[in-house]
Amino acid sequence: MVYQDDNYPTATSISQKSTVALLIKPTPSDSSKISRGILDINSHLGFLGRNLLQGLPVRYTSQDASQPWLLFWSLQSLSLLKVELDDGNKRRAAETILAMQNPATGGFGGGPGQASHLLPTYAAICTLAIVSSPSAIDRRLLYKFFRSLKEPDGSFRVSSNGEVDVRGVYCLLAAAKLTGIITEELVEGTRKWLASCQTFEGGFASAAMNITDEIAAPLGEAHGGYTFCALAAWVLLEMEFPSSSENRPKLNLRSLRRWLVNMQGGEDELFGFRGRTNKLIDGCYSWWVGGCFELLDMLEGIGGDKETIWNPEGLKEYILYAAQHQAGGLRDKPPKSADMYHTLYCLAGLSAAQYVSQPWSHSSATSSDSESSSGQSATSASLNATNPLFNLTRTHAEAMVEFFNKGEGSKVDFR
Ligand SMILES: CC(C)=CCC/C(C)=C/CC/C(C)=C/COP(=O)(O)OP(=O)(O)O
Ligand SMILES: [Zn+2]
Repeated sequence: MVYQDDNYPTATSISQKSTVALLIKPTPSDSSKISRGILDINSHLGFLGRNLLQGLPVRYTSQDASQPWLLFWSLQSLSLLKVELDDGNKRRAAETILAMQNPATGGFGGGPGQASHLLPTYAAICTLAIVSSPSAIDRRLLYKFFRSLKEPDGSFRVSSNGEVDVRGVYCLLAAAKLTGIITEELVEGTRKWLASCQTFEGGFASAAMNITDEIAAPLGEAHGGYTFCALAAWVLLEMEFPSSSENRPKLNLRSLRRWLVNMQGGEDELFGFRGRTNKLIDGCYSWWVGGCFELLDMLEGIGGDKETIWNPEGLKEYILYAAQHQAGGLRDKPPKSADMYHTLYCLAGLSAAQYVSQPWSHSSATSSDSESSSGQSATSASLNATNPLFNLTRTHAEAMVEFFNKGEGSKVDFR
């Protein structure tokens, strides 16, 4: 299952001994689920419940500016585990999030009264998709916020006077698509800017800098987090506004594919993903890098017999043996503790690995979104499938897109 391209040397073979070698090896007397490589659903539900659900609205002092993220990480983790909130908790979550849309500037802040910012805006919109409460979003104001952040080169600042990077561009495009306010005017020039963030390695850097009016170059090092954002943003644009022009900007898909597969695996035969060349495997890249392969499939057209160029079975092993924490939740690597961020992105990567042979647009895969049962534990080790563009389950993503593009919600004039 090794991807080979004879025209390129291997970029990532200079390896260092990974601390993942500290992985607790299963012993015959240890019969815990984790030592047998089984997803310990109940202990993860316990972790999510202990960490968040008993404490809504969120008041984590050190993460005061990440309140929409804490809700998104935990509620999307539950969705992947096939658990849905009851109606009362859905309402509480929706009210908590809606109080974070800034009435003056239009975006969502990291908490009520905090400055509008693209990253919590994405997390807030996704959370509202999960709790099925799209209608109270002020889309006219949201569009105004997005417009106010646009730069002449097609990029966007993350907040008023904030930095420019591909995370912000992805968050804006995902939120605009989900709420039905993505327009050609809004994204003019964005494709070109994204293409100029691809580095010589094949992955994407955080941003690009203008050298002349015509030439831009990547700013910094290729990284899995930025690569996911740039690629998902690119696919969103390609799907929304397919362009046929000969001189449209292009990505180097061959070097991207090569870089992605080279992010998998370590010297110690563990097949998690790292985020950049010569760095350590970390559970969260299970999604940031592992989630990119389905995006590539979307871009290249899904052929029924497409060869899988990465190792989903190896990724499953890494997540189940190394990233699951005995006390519940998932993590970067042993001996670290679990947190909400790693819990979601490990579960999302596990979902991507489970559905690798069922690309998202195949009709057969839609039936894999199982019925959720309010407040009850999921009983199967197979997770819900997650939409590669948004990291929402297919049902949640489709319901919101449908609401704003075809249903009642589409009637608002947001311009
Ligand atoms: C939508 C959204 C907000 C996406 C976030 C994407 C993401 C994970 C970006 C990471 C950026 C980065 C340079 C991390 C390096 O951390 P490090 O040096 O601690 O880790 P490393 O050694 O693994 O590179
Ligand atoms: Zn991580």
